[in-house]
Amino acid sequence: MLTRTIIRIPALTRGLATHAGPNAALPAVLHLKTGQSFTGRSFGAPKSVFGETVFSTSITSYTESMTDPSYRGQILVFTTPLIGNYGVPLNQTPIDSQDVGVVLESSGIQCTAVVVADVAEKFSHHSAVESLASWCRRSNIPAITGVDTRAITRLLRDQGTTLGRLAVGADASAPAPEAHQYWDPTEENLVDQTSTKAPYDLNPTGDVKIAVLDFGAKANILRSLVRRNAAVTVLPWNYDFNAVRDQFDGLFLSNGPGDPGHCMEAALKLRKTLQEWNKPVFGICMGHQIIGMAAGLEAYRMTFGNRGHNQPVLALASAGSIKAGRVYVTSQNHQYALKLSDPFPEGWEPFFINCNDSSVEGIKSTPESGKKVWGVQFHPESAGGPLDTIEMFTDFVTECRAHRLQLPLKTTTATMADRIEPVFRDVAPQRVAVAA
Ligand SMILES: NC(=O)CC[C@H](N)C(=O)O
Repeated sequence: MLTRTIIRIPALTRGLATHAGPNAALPAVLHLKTGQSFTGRSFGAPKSVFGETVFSTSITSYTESMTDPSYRGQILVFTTPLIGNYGVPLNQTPIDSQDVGVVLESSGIQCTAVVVADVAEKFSHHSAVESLASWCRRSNIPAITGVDTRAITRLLRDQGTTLGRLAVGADASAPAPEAHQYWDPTEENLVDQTSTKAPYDLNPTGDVKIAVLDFGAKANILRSLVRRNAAVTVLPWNYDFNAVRDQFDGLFLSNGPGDPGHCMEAALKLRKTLQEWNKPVFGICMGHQIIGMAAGLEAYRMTFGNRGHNQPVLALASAGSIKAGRVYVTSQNHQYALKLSDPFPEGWEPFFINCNDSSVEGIKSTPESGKKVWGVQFHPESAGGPLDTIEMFTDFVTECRAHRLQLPLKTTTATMADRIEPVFRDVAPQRVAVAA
């Protein structure tokens, strides 16, 4: 006689209220200003918010993206379906002169809300101390799961970055807001809200002095400078650098949130710096846009921007570790870009171009200009993402050092072993004691 064997498969934990904590049952709806609504479940704070809805194609590093100050004011949609599976680390490092005090990109979540297809409620990682849901709730950030992020992404690609509202709990059953009720974060000067209010120093015993204009700097930018033994002074975004520039060997302009048009004041001050000061200057993302504006280029708003860790850029010129003709895979998070002008402003040349959409990915001073100024739209410090261009930090610090010591700069003859070690240092996890 045949017996029937019943195999009991443990219930899938996806989406079960028992694993997601007290908020799991709350309904949530993502409304877009263009009229579409997506219904799912809340897994974050029980509150509703407005924001600019953007998507990122990054597969990992949700913790770094969410703490990147450039996402301020934005409802961040992850295209990767399963988010949260390695949890969230303790965001604190032992304070020493070579570190900046945090593991992630700033001290807390910067985006306004997160949207995922399927939140992982069980997490596993040696450094994780809590789940994504618990982190969002503790940080008062609303979050939605169980929505079709493919459909949302297609809409955002077609119609462009769109204002949105994440309605949670009782608000989820209210009608969608009227068009005029949506909050547009780009109308505000988000840089002013994010930047340090007062100057501060990192690694003061470093052998080369670099000023950082802070438009909303990611921690890994500061780490990448101090780990190359720079003494870093972080200045507010609108600080009068020209008044103190003689104290520094180089100037760095950071990334930052929102519309670069709000930073025209910084661009005008930088124009004077570039006219009167010959020391190295390096800018990333917002910093690059401000260098471009100071050079006379125009910044424009892209349709949906570039956010992800797989953006290929072609180098059009060689400088330091960068070789013309090579394609580098880069980490990006931006909505604005510099307009390609023909001719380029005198003394400037294109440095990189995006292989997907041909947007300007970098500019540099020409060899004839006698200056050492570079701006890149992508993130060489890449937290997270590929480290193809991380050596641009070594190039910059080396230029600053050579300038200070007035040494002729030698061409890099680094071996592969020389190149691997500093890269590894940048990605090595910080070990911190976690209370049991
Ligand atoms: N990461 C950044 O610095 C972004 C710059 C600017 N806020 C943009 O969206 O283009």
